Amino acid sequence: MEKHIVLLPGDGIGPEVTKAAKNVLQSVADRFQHTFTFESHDIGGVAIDNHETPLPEDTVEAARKADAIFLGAVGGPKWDQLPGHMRPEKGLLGIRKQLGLFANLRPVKAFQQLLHASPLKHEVVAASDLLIVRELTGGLYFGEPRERRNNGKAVVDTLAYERREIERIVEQAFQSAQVRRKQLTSVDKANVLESSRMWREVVEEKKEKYPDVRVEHMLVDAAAMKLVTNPSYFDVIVTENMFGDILSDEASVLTGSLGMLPSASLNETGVGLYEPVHGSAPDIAGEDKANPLASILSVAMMLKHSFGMEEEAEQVEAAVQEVLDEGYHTADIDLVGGTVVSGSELARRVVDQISTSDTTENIMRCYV
Ligand SMILES: NC(=O)C1=CN([C@@H]2O[C@H](COP(=O)(O)OP(=O)(O)OC[C@H]3O[C@@H](n4cnc5c(N)ncnc54)[C@H](O)[C@@H]3O)[C@@H](O)[C@H]2O)C=CC1
Ligand SMILES: CC(C)CC(=O)C(=O)O
Ligand SMILES: [Mg+2]
Repeated sequence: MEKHIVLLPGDGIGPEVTKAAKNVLQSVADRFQHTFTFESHDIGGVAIDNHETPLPEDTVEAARKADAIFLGAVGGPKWDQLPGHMRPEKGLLGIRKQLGLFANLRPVKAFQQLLHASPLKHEVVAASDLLIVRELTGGLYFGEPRERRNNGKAVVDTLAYERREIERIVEQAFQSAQVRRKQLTSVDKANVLESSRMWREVVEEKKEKYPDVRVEHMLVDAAAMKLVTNPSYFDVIVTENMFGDILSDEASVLTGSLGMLPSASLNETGVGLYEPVHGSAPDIAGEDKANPLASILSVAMMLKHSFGMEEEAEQVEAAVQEVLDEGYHTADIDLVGGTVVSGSELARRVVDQISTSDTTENIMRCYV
């Protein structure tokens, strides 16, 4: 198959993990006789420096034409003092909005080899296997007005949703639950927020269509607690944009590091942007310490969701598992034993594994 992939490396560790993702994609192409072509574009801080905007028009145009998009991360202290509409993060929000990428799938499952890397008890983490379905193009990150008022003495942000925006993400979550353990937890703050009360109404309406899925509602504060005390309770969590952003970073603790969580952002026509859940990690940028596995596992999601390449995706996941089995990990993984290597060294080992391994046995099938 021939596929054209647009790479948006961005800032901080973004370029480092994007390089790892590209190398893995190339090794998959070589191994399975596909042709993947790549084109890189600026987004975020680097785009501000080069084009005076966090989201240049040609970046959006290229992304629209691509078979899939990979994004590293955006942001950093260099651009923190810019006004809101000029910040690097506005580039990421902008591309999500312009491509209609409303469904953000964030699977969370700890690799067996990393169970002791979590600060949570081994037995708490062991059975966890959940998927956060986060609404990505509405809510507080997009609502208007957002402004300072009264000569800077007041401020407003807006949490707004159209009913149809809630309907489509809830549908997506029910469908995800149907191919997993058929349990959906809708997380909201319906005891306080009007938007959450509409969210609950939509979930109640939609559940009639999916009688095989068990549904419950949970308030976000309680969900945050349960996520670290009893994570195996959850199968699929569906929630609005900001709650999903926060809960997924929290959930990364189950896996041993934020550097382990992949994600897919999909639109209604199936176009996908794939990105690690983490940010640009300015504290380690340029030191070759960044864990590339969140990005490499995002590539596995791209192969599966955008290209329908199940076997290739499984090969990538198997390669990650094999490298971890051999004891290699980056410094963010807090494990006694094993061997700490640089990010590029870890990615090289995954690539070698894909190129040489002839088995996809023992794969952790979790990235649905
Ligand atoms: N998708 C994106 O592009 C996102 C961008 N950001 C931006 O990133 C910048 C930094 O934000 P932070 O709050 O520091 O969040 P962050 O996710 O960049 O980093 C949080 C902590 O996790 C560590 N970390 C993150 N990814 C890692 C990896 N792959 N390997 C090893 N360690 C890793 C970092 O070193 C840091 O200690 C900000 O400008 C923020 O706006 C934040 C989140 C998402
Ligand atoms: C940087 C933000 C725009 C978003 C974020 O933290 C995320 O999508 O995880
Ligand atoms: Mg986030």
